[in-house]
Amino acid sequence: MSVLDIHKSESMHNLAPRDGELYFVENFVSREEADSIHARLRQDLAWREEEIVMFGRRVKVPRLVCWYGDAGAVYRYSGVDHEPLPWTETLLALKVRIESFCGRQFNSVLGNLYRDGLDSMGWHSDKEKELGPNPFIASLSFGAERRFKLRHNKTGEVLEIALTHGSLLLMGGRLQHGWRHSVPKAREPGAARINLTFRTIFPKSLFKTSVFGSVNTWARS
Ligand SMILES: O=C(O)CCC(=O)C(=O)O
Ligand SMILES: [Fe+2]
Repeated sequence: MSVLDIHKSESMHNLAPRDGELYFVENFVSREEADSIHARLRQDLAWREEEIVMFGRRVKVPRLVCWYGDAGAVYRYSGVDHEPLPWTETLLALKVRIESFCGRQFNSVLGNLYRDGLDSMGWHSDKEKELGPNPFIASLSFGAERRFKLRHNKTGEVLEIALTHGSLLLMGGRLQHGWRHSVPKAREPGAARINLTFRTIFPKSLFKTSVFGSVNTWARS
Protein backbone atom coordinates (compact mmCIF):
# COMPACT_ATOMS: atom_id res chain seq x y z
CA MET A 1 0.00 0.00 0.00
CA SER A 2 1.14 3.48 -0.83
CA VAL A 3 2.20 6.14 1.66
CA LEU A 4 -0.63 8.19 0.19
CA ASP A 5 -4.26 7.46 0.91
CA ILE A 6 -5.90 4.85 -1.29
CA HIS A 7 -7.84 7.01 -3.75
CA LYS A 8 -4.71 8.98 -4.64
CA SER A 9 -2.47 5.96 -4.98
CA GLU A 10 -4.58 4.53 -7.80
CA SER A 11 -4.05 7.51 -10.05
CA MET A 12 -0.48 8.37 -9.09
CA HIS A 13 2.52 6.53 -10.30
CA ASN A 14 5.51 5.81 -8.04
CA LEU A 15 8.58 7.13 -9.89
CA ALA A 16 11.07 5.29 -7.65
CA PRO A 17 11.97 1.90 -9.17
CA ARG A 18 12.98 0.56 -5.73
CA ASP A 19 13.37 1.56 -2.10
CA GLY A 20 10.69 4.11 -1.41
CA GLU A 21 8.02 6.24 -2.98
CA LEU A 22 8.29 9.33 -5.16
CA TYR A 23 5.32 11.12 -6.70
CA PHE A 24 5.24 14.21 -8.86
CA VAL A 25 2.24 16.48 -9.46
CA GLU A 26 3.16 18.95 -12.14
CA ASN A 27 0.49 21.63 -11.76
CA PHE A 28 -0.44 21.33 -8.12
CA VAL A 29 -0.79 25.14 -8.06
CA SER A 30 -1.92 26.87 -11.26
CA ARG A 31 0.57 29.14 -12.97
CA GLU A 32 -1.24 32.37 -12.14
CA GLU A 33 -1.63 31.52 -8.48
CA ALA A 34 1.94 30.24 -8.28
CA ASP A 35 3.18 33.63 -9.58
CA SER A 36 1.48 35.47 -6.76
CA ILE A 37 2.46 32.94 -4.06
CA HIS A 38 6.09 33.09 -5.22
CA ALA A 39 6.14 36.89 -4.89
CA ARG A 40 4.52 36.76 -1.46
CA LEU A 41 6.90 34.11 -0.12
CA ARG A 42 9.90 36.03 -1.39
CA GLN A 43 8.73 39.20 0.31
CA ASP A 44 7.16 37.89 3.54
CA LEU A 45 9.39 35.08 4.75
CA ALA A 46 12.36 35.71 7.05
CA TRP A 47 15.05 34.55 4.60
CA ARG A 48 18.47 34.36 6.17
CA GLU A 49 21.98 33.33 5.32
CA GLU A 50 23.24 30.32 7.16
CA GLU A 51 26.80 29.29 7.88
CA ILE A 52 28.05 25.79 8.47
CA VAL A 53 31.45 24.55 9.50
CA MET A 54 33.11 22.44 6.81
CA PHE A 55 36.62 21.07 7.24
CA GLY A 56 37.06 23.47 10.14
CA ARG A 57 36.09 26.49 8.04
CA ARG A 58 32.90 28.53 8.26
CA VAL A 59 31.19 28.60 4.87
CA LYS A 60 27.94 30.16 3.74
CA VAL A 61 25.27 27.72 2.67
CA PRO A 62 24.65 28.42 -1.05
CA ARG A 63 21.02 29.53 -0.67
CA LEU A 64 18.85 31.40 1.84
CA VAL A 65 16.77 29.46 4.34
CA CYS A 66 13.89 29.86 6.78
CA TRP A 67 12.11 27.56 9.23
CA TYR A 68 8.41 27.82 10.17
CA GLY A 69 6.10 25.54 12.10
CA ASP A 70 4.21 24.69 15.25
CA ALA A 71 5.86 25.75 18.49
CA GLY A 72 7.76 22.68 19.62
CA ALA A 73 8.79 21.55 16.13
CA VAL A 74 12.31 22.33 17.24
CA TYR A 75 15.47 21.36 15.43
CA ARG A 76 18.91 21.30 16.96
CA TYR A 77 21.67 22.95 14.99
CA SER A 78 25.23 23.93 15.93
CA GLY A 79 24.51 22.80 19.47
CA VAL A 80 21.49 25.11 19.78
CA ASP A 81 17.77 24.38 19.69
CA HIS A 82 16.04 26.44 17.00
CA GLU A 83 12.38 27.25 17.51
CA PRO A 84 10.42 27.62 14.27
CA LEU A 85 8.83 30.95 13.40
CA PRO A 86 5.01 30.87 13.62
CA TRP A 87 3.10 29.95 10.43
CA THR A 88 2.33 32.81 8.06
CA GLU A 89 -1.11 32.88 6.46
CA THR A 90 0.30 31.82 3.08
CA LEU A 91 2.34 28.92 4.50
CA LEU A 92 -0.57 27.69 6.59
CA ALA A 93 -2.93 27.74 3.60
CA LEU A 94 -0.42 25.74 1.54
CA LYS A 95 0.10 23.27 4.38
CA VAL A 96 -3.65 22.63 4.71
CA ARG A 97 -4.02 22.22 0.96
CA ILE A 98 -1.18 19.68 0.73
CA GLU A 99 -2.45 17.84 3.80
CA SER A 100 -5.88 17.38 2.31
CA PHE A 101 -4.35 16.23 -0.98
CA CYS A 102 -2.07 13.61 0.61
CA GLY A 103 -4.05 12.66 3.70
CA ARG A 104 -0.91 13.31 5.79
CA GLN A 105 -0.11 16.01 8.31
CA PHE A 106 2.89 18.26 8.78
CA ASN A 107 4.05 20.47 11.65
CA SER A 108 6.85 22.41 10.00
CA VAL A 109 8.26 23.69 6.75
CA LEU A 110 11.82 24.37 5.66
CA GLY A 111 12.09 27.11 3.04
CA ASN A 112 14.99 27.34 0.60
CA LEU A 113 15.51 30.36 -1.64
CA TYR A 114 17.85 29.73 -4.57
CA ARG A 115 18.70 33.30 -5.55
CA ASP A 116 19.93 32.23 -8.98
CA GLY A 117 21.45 29.24 -10.76
CA LEU A 118 24.62 29.41 -8.64
CA ASP A 119 22.66 28.51 -5.53
CA SER A 120 22.28 24.79 -5.01
CA MET A 121 21.87 21.93 -2.56
CA GLY A 122 24.43 19.12 -2.28
CA TRP A 123 23.76 15.39 -2.15
CA HIS A 124 21.97 14.41 1.05
CA SER A 125 19.06 12.46 2.45
CA ASP A 126 16.54 13.77 4.94
CA LYS A 127 16.57 10.98 7.45
CA GLU A 128 17.37 12.67 10.73
CA LYS A 129 15.85 11.00 13.73
CA GLU A 130 13.40 13.86 14.33
CA LEU A 131 11.73 13.03 11.01
CA GLY A 132 10.78 9.54 12.16
CA PRO A 133 11.75 6.16 10.69
CA ASN A 134 10.36 6.77 7.18
CA PRO A 135 10.06 10.53 6.66
CA PHE A 136 7.18 11.79 4.54
CA ILE A 137 8.15 15.07 2.87
CA ALA A 138 6.08 17.25 0.54
CA SER A 139 8.16 19.59 -1.59
CA LEU A 140 6.53 22.53 -3.35
CA SER A 141 8.40 24.61 -5.94
CA PHE A 142 7.93 28.16 -7.23
CA GLY A 143 9.87 30.24 -9.71
CA ALA A 144 12.75 29.10 -11.90
CA GLU A 145 12.66 25.47 -12.97
CA ARG A 146 15.54 23.48 -11.47
CA ARG A 147 16.79 19.92 -11.86
CA PHE A 148 16.20 17.58 -8.91
CA LYS A 149 18.48 14.56 -9.00
CA LEU A 150 18.24 11.33 -7.03
CA ARG A 151 20.94 8.70 -6.83
CA HIS A 152 20.47 5.22 -5.41
CA ASN A 153 22.98 4.43 -2.67
CA LYS A 154 23.72 0.90 -3.86
CA THR A 155 22.94 0.64 -7.57
CA GLY A 156 24.03 4.20 -8.47
CA GLU A 157 20.87 4.63 -10.61
CA VAL A 158 20.15 8.32 -11.23
CA LEU A 159 16.68 9.85 -11.60
CA GLU A 160 16.13 13.40 -12.70
CA ILE A 161 12.96 15.46 -12.35
CA ALA A 162 12.41 19.03 -13.57
CA LEU A 163 10.87 20.85 -10.61
CA THR A 164 8.59 23.30 -12.34
CA HIS A 165 6.75 26.38 -11.07
CA GLY A 166 3.78 25.24 -8.94
CA SER A 167 4.81 21.57 -8.85
CA LEU A 168 4.57 19.22 -5.87
CA LEU A 169 6.97 16.35 -5.22
CA LEU A 170 6.21 13.77 -2.52
CA MET A 171 8.86 11.57 -0.96
CA GLY A 172 7.96 8.73 1.36
CA GLY A 173 8.47 5.16 2.48
CA ARG A 174 12.13 4.12 2.42
CA LEU A 175 13.15 6.75 -0.10
CA GLN A 176 15.47 8.61 2.31
CA HIS A 177 17.20 5.35 3.22
CA GLY A 178 17.72 4.10 -0.32
CA TRP A 179 18.48 7.33 -2.16
CA ARG A 180 20.20 10.70 -1.87
CA HIS A 181 19.01 13.80 -3.67
CA SER A 182 20.41 17.15 -4.75
CA VAL A 183 19.63 20.36 -6.61
CA PRO A 184 22.76 20.98 -8.71
CA LYS A 185 23.85 24.39 -9.91
CA ALA A 186 22.04 25.40 -13.09
CA ARG A 187 23.80 25.63 -16.44
CA GLU A 188 22.49 29.17 -16.87
CA PRO A 189 22.44 31.80 -14.09
CA GLY A 190 18.65 32.04 -14.39
CA ALA A 191 16.10 33.44 -11.99
CA ALA A 192 15.21 32.76 -8.36
CA ARG A 193 13.43 29.68 -7.10
CA ILE A 194 11.67 29.01 -3.80
CA ASN A 195 11.23 25.51 -2.47
CA LEU A 196 9.14 24.59 0.57
CA THR A 197 9.56 21.15 2.17
CA PHE A 198 6.71 20.35 4.55
CA ARG A 199 7.83 17.90 7.22
CA THR A 200 6.78 16.29 10.47
CA ILE A 201 9.18 16.76 13.34
CA PHE A 202 8.70 14.34 16.19
CA PRO A 203 9.21 15.54 19.78
CA LYS A 204 12.73 16.61 20.53
CA SER A 205 12.73 14.77 23.81
CA LEU A 206 13.14 11.62 21.73
CA PHE A 207 15.91 12.83 19.45
CA LYS A 208 19.08 14.84 19.52
CA THR A 209 20.25 15.44 15.93
CA SER A 210 19.44 18.25 13.53
CA VAL A 211 17.13 18.40 10.51
CA PHE A 212 20.03 19.95 8.67
CA GLY A 213 22.55 17.59 10.25
CA SER A 214 23.31 15.44 7.23
CA VAL A 215 22.84 18.06 4.55
CA ASN A 216 26.11 17.84 2.72
CA THR A 217 26.45 21.04 0.81
CA TRP A 218 29.06 23.05 -1.03
CA ALA A 219 29.96 26.70 -0.76
CA ARG A 220 28.62 29.30 -3.15
CA SER A 221 31.28 30.30 -5.63
O1 LIG B 1 15.03 22.57 -3.31
C1 LIG B 1 14.64 21.41 -3.41
O2 LIG B 1 13.88 21.04 -4.30
C2 LIG B 1 15.13 20.36 -2.46
C3 LIG B 1 15.18 20.79 -1.05
C4 LIG B 1 15.66 19.70 -0.16
O3 LIG B 1 16.10 18.65 -0.58
C5 LIG B 1 15.60 19.89 1.29
O4 LIG B 1 15.20 20.96 1.76
O5 LIG B 1 15.97 18.96 2.01
FE1 LIG C 1 16.24 17.18 0.96
